[in-house]
Amino acid sequence: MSGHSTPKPITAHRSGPLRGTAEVPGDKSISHRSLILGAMAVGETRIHGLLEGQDVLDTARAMQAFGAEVVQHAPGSWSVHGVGVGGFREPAQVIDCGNSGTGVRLIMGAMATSPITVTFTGDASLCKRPMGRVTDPLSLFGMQAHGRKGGRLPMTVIGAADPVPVRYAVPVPSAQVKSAVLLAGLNAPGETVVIEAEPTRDHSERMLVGFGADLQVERTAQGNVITLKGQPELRPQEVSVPRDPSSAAFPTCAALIVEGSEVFVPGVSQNLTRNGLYITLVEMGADITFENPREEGGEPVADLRVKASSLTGIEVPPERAASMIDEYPVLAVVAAYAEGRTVMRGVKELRVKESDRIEAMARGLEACGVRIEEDEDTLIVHGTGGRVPGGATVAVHLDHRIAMSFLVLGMAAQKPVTVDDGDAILTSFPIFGALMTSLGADIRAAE
Ligand SMILES: O=C(O)C1=C[C@@H](OP(=O)(O)O)[C@@H](O)[C@H](O)C1
Ligand SMILES: C=C(OP(=O)(O)O)C(=O)O
Repeated sequence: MSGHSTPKPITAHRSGPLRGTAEVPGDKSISHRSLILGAMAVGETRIHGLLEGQDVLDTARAMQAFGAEVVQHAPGSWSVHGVGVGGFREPAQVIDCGNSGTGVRLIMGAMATSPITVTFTGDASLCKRPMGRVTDPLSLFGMQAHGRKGGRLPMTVIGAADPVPVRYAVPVPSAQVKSAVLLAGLNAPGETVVIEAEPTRDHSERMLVGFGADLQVERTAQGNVITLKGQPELRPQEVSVPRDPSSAAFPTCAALIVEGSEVFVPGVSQNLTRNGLYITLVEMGADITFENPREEGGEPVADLRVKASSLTGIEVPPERAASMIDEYPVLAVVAAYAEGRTVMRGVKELRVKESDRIEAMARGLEACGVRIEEDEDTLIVHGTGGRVPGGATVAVHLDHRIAMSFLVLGMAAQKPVTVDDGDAILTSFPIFGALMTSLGADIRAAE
């Protein structure tokens, strides 16, 4: 839901060794998709381990407004009684996607080829983010969008009454754009084709196949060519949502920088479209062992044993960016504790997330006594070799990952670090505070 009441500042104090097991909640990307695909299937989808963060709860409420029956049976255990592809009813109210880019962009795709009119809005962060990247390809299906200047929310979308299939090369590496086009293609006759030059997270493709869609992925010199046959009847599924590797990044990185720590992080995705951070950390010298590799909820996972480590800065290969796009803020924190420079290039997408994450990390790190360099597409962090001064209050800009990153930084800094809005964390990782405290982190409401 849009906006939250008075911001609650939280302070992280220098913490003792972190010890124990970090069971992080369900994957946010897969949680959104299981609700949306569940709503587009015929019959009852069961979801286990759904992330109950505000972003996903907003998508659940939206699916209900489109006519699906969405019920929580127990914590994490949900059912969605779907209305079938093309069966969405016109919501009577504005659809408020809160803070969630994934929510609004995927739902726009899902309704774009149904003859209904929908007005979307979100919080102050989401209303600044570009929607043209989805409305451009969706208009090729026959959809119309009328938003604020620059293609911003609030925006009214008129779904195509007579959709045509589309062939679209995604111009930015974005799983949200790819997914919006695929979801729209579900209710268009014939074949919709999406071409992505750089591979991005592939949960939509995997899950569409799981729900019974006819979808093929061909790997070519131009990139992945994804072909979807329109107007299938989607079969309801039993979905087990694996844990979120983007959430697992926080206890993992905290354990690496807090002296004497040893933390066990079970069930971390090893999906090649999501595991870039973990590869990068190992390259920096992180002591992480990957135990018990297996499949969970259709995703390759492993249990991570993470020990505090002396780290060295590296150049992160730009082609790895998509597989760790949400992890750059916390990587920048780890880099601040490493020896030498960590260079992150090819990261301009960070400027259009919940905040401008290059700007937010740069200003926050400087305030905490860390030297950085930045340009439009780059962030360079000069490591301190383990001694980060801290002692600042950092602006979160309604961005959960900025909030969690600076709390992790504060756990090992010389002086406490405060983030000005702890509630931002509720969008993706509502148990962050309780979980980190259980491992021994000293984080509390600011005085
Ligand atoms: O498809 C998804 O579930 C997501 C895609 C990514 O966004 P982009 O598509 O904008 O890169 C990512 O940052 C976001 O947290 C989740
Ligand atoms: C970018 C993110 O999410 P979204 O785009 O869904 O708001 C994120 O969770 O880091």
